[in-house]
Amino acid sequence: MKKHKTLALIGAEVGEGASDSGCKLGAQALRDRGLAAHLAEPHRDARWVDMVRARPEDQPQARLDSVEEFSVKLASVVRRQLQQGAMPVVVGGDHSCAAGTWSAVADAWRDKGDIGLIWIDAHLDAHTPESSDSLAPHGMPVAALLGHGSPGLTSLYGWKGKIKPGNLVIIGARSYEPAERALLESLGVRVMYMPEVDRRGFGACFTEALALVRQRTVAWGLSFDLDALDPADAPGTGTPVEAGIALVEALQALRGHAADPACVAVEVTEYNPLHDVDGRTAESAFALLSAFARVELREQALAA
Ligand SMILES: NC(=[NH2+])NCCC[C@H](N)C(=O)O
Ligand SMILES: [Mn+2]
Repeated sequence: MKKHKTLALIGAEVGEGASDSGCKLGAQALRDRGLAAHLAEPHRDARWVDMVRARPEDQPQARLDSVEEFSVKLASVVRRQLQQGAMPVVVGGDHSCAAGTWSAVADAWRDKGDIGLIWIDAHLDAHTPESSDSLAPHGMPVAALLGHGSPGLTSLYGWKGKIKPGNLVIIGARSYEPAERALLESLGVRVMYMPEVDRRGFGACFTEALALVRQRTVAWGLSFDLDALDPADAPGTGTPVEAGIALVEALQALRGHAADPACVAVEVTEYNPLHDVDGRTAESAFALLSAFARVELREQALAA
């Protein structure tokens, strides 16, 4: 059996995007807990390649500046790993890191075609600085990737619209402001809000999302905000929201999909060790990543 793409773990040490910046400690905490060893297997290497840190700032505008500066650094690390044929696994850090991660992926594939993105989250993260009351950059990466918001986040690599609205699917949303929903509706982004997930089951939603993001694209990836999970499975996040996705359902649906040759990167965000309870959220993050990336699970899933 062939060797699968190396998982290149990249720490996104950023908390300046969130009102509660404790998730800045998330990547190091997961690293110390042994995430790389947990993900390595006979047919797949996994190793930490870098820890990218944002400059500490307190005031809203300075925090946005810091996040923008951070995004450039993170993007260059992600892009280098893609060039080397590895699969970047970005470990947050607040969700503003997604602007850097997916800008790098989009730019790397720009000559060949568009990229698709599955975004699993309790929130829509579709604010612009004009629409956001909190001004927190982790509420903005979806809008930025679609080409709306502050130029420092929308225009990495000198172009914007990194993700086309039809190539993005959001699953699990249950806490958002009207302006975010209005922007996504005006663009035609498919959002599977939590009531739909409850009605159809996460598995059916994920399967549909996968088909959508693969349809008109040359590559796709997954951005998983841990606050999408039910707080019972992931208490350690800065902005938990009740009645989320059950971990067991997510594990079942995600299993093996990183072995799809078109799957090129994955990101897990918003782990805040300061709010964790008995390491429960860290274990959820481990389980999600290993279910998604585990090669044997892919083989089992195909055989089933
Ligand atoms: N990635 C996240 N946890 N985002 C939370 C955003 C919360 C809220 N909508 C805001 O913009 O402030
Ligand atoms: Mn988010």
